[in-house]
Amino acid sequence: MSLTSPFPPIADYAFLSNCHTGALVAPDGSVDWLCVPAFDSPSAFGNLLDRGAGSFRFGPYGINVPTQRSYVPGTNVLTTTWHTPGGWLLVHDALTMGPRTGPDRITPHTRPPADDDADHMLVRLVECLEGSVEVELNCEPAFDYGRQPAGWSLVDDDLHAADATGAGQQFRLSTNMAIGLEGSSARARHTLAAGQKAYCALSWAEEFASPRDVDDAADRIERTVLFWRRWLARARIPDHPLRHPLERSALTIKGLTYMPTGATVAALTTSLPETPGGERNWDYRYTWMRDTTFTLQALHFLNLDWEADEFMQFVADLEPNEDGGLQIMYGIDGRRDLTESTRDDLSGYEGARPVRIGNGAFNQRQNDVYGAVLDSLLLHTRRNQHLPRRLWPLVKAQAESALASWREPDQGIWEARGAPQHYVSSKLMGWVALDRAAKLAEIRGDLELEKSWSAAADEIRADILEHGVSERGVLRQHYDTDALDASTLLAAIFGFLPGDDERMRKTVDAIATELTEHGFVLRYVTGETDDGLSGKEGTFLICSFWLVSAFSIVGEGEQAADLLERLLRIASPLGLYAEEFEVGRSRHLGNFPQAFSHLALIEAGARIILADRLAELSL
Ligand SMILES: OC[C@H]1O[C@H](O[C@H]2O[C@H](CO)[C@@H](O)[C@H](O)[C@H]2O)[C@H](O)[C@@H](O)[C@@H]1O
Repeated sequence: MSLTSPFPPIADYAFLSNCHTGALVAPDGSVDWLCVPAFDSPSAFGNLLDRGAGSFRFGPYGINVPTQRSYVPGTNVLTTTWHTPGGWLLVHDALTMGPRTGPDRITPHTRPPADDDADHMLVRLVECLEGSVEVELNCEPAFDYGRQPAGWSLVDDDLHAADATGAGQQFRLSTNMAIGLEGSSARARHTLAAGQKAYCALSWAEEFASPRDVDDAADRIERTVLFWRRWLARARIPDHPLRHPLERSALTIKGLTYMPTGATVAALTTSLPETPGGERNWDYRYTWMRDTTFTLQALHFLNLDWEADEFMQFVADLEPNEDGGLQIMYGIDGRRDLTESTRDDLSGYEGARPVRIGNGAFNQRQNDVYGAVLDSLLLHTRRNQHLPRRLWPLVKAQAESALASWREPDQGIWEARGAPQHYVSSKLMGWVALDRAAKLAEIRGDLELEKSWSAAADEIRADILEHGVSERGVLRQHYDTDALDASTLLAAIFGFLPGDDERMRKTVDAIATELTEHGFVLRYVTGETDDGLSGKEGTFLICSFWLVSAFSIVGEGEQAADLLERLLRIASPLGLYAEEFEVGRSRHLGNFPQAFSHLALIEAGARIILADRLAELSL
């Protein structure tokens, strides 16, 4: 925590998940962000956005800086070690997984349901390792984004269980320590001697199934450790120095996946600022077609294909627009209306306002969306060597939407809130849409469609090469500007231009030299590009990872490896990434953790590993 700000740096938070919702734990042991029961529910612990909007601390009394924090290897379970004047303490925090009790998932015709599902519970277990340590619990929920302080009552006059209610929600806190209720908080203090343990559990399940005792709490954490390890064991991650960051990224994006539908949220949070103290604050707790399909592509690299099944069915089941096309984003349950509002009663993270709930981009036109979905469908089909019949209508609908839209201007991949433009990256994703659709038609044996979609892809390609390349031979941001845009790196990543094409090489070179700050990539130059917003943003992490991939594709292996190494060095202490990185102050900005950054890390890492393997073979 800085001397001037009561808010911990964004990158100092630890991320917990139960694949329904997630929590952020500050270094001092305070849960500062938790929305229940789902990622997009109102927060009950919202200290992240206002220091009075709810927190839940569990840790040593009077000490706020831990000795070490790490994840239990291969999991999203956090371990914190504390050294206090009296002794050593170890804390485990987990959003626990338990046996499946609820109904089957929303898309039951896919793979068999996993054994475990969310317990809807936060379990915190502390063990005194040496000496004796006084432990403190302070649970102070404030429901509905801080608007409604909790009302507490003991359960059956038992000092070990209390219920908190407010705004139609209810928590049950249970612990082996004696609870005292003080206003809107439940508190406890207890001194542990070496070898002794204490726990607390906060449940929001429909039927509270609190741990019976400390051993039961420990078992739940152990079960959660196994859940994550079993999941990760299905990945194929080569033995390589990049293995650890790849695993952390895979665990993070799995942790951002909503288990009932397979949809991912773009990030856990809303309104962590992209410009410190500024207005670039967005709610990312929704499912963007682009973000989720890019995520699935990254998981393909790690052999985690089956993750795609549920999401494809989720997409196939979505209610289309009036014109038959998809919205660019939906709620994690498939709902269409994500109307944006602001919460002016919240201070915002370090005063960055407004705090937004909902996202006004939901009804924007962004023509890249069809390419993202179809590329993912093709990858999935090739891996499974089969295109499920039920997904063919989805292919046709996406291809038709791409055909109908590619000539139109749009808001682009960056969702600019200014005038629509003919963005090159939108057009090239239109090419991806028709190119992939043609290949899918071929697999299905529909040669007529294959021919007409291929011809359309050729037409889009010709249009981009005629209007989307500047005089110096570089891909431009949109047809009416020579400004650079990092999203044109997608031309290399999606194979629109091969790595040895002069235009691709020049584009990569121009972005690397003119659109970077100390080597990290800006998505565009704010000011030069009117995105309808004020303030300068940081370098965009997905774009920096894209540059790693693009360097690798155009044969600049050394530059790729150097940049990736630098990107790995700026990861948070727990290996996580927000959306942006401010080079000058060396800090993460924007929502956290952000799927975009992690999925692009996986893709970049996978390319570097492949290049290393090929180099070994040719030695
Ligand atoms: O820059 C303005 C826009 O910023 C957000 O969009 C960004 O996040 C999305 C989710 O990760 C991503 O899909 C998009 O490419 C990014 O530009 C915000 O959600 C928008 O409302 C806002 O207009």
